[in-house]
Amino acid sequence: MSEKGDIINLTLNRDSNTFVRVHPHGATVIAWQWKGKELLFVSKQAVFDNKKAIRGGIPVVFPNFGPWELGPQHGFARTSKWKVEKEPVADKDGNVTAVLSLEDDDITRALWDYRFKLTYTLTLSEDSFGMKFQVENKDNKPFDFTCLLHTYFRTSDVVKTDVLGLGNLQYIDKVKGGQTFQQVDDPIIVEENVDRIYLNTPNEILIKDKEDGTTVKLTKDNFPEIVLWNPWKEKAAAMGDFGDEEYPNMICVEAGYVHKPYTLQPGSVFEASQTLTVV
Ligand SMILES: O=P(O)(O)OC[C@H]1O[C@H](O)[C@H](O)[C@@H](O)[C@@H]1O
Repeated sequence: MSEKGDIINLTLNRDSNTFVRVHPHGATVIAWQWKGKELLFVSKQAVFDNKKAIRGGIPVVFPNFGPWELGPQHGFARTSKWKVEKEPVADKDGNVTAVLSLEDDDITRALWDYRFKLTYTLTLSEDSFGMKFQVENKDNKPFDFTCLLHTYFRTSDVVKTDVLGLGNLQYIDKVKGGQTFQQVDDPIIVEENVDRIYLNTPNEILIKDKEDGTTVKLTKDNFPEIVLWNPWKEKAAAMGDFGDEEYPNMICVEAGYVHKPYTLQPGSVFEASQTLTVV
């Protein structure tokens, strides 16, 4: 257990070298250490004040990806205090599972007037880390939402990192005013400010750090899009909670349901998942 802000983090311990740490502020995963190696990026300038979204790890985006007319960018889930529904428990093979949840309250209803429950199930295995994200409509009317797991992967050097699996796909380029392009190169190597939404993506993407030889496979289900983001030098410098020189050490590969809103009927549950595996 460790403390950042006034909230105690939750730790899923497979052993002393392989663990996941979760901050209840936003249910933000702030560390995934695999055999002593940290695989996620958290900025040295990240703010842990239980108000601001944590810059790095895996923030949960809900009920809106991007600028939102009803509330903060990327919604309120990443800045709400989640409940620990089930403390970490190991099964007979040593795989550890914990469950966090978030339900509507006065603050969320003031922005977005629906009754809902989010359930976030995290499972750490020897070489993989799985996240199951569920949205339950507890209201008597349907609601629309978008959602995404905003994963910040740590890289030795982003220009020596391959992202494989997005070739031949269409993407919306947010840096170029939202125009749609066709991806040609596969692997993609990010060498500038990139902010793209890849459409109809396959359920397996590889992030290959060629400098240190680590490859992480992202597998997903019911998250049709992948957002690829690196702020690069100028945008990094403009962010108060991101170190000026840190942008080569991260790449965001974000699995989401963001291109079109999902409409969830009363009493229904939406479910999507991603698993990160060291291969
Ligand atoms: O600064 P934040 O609100 O955390 O957003 C960080 C980034 O998230 C996503 O990757 C979006 O596509 C970007 O447009 C945005 O800049």
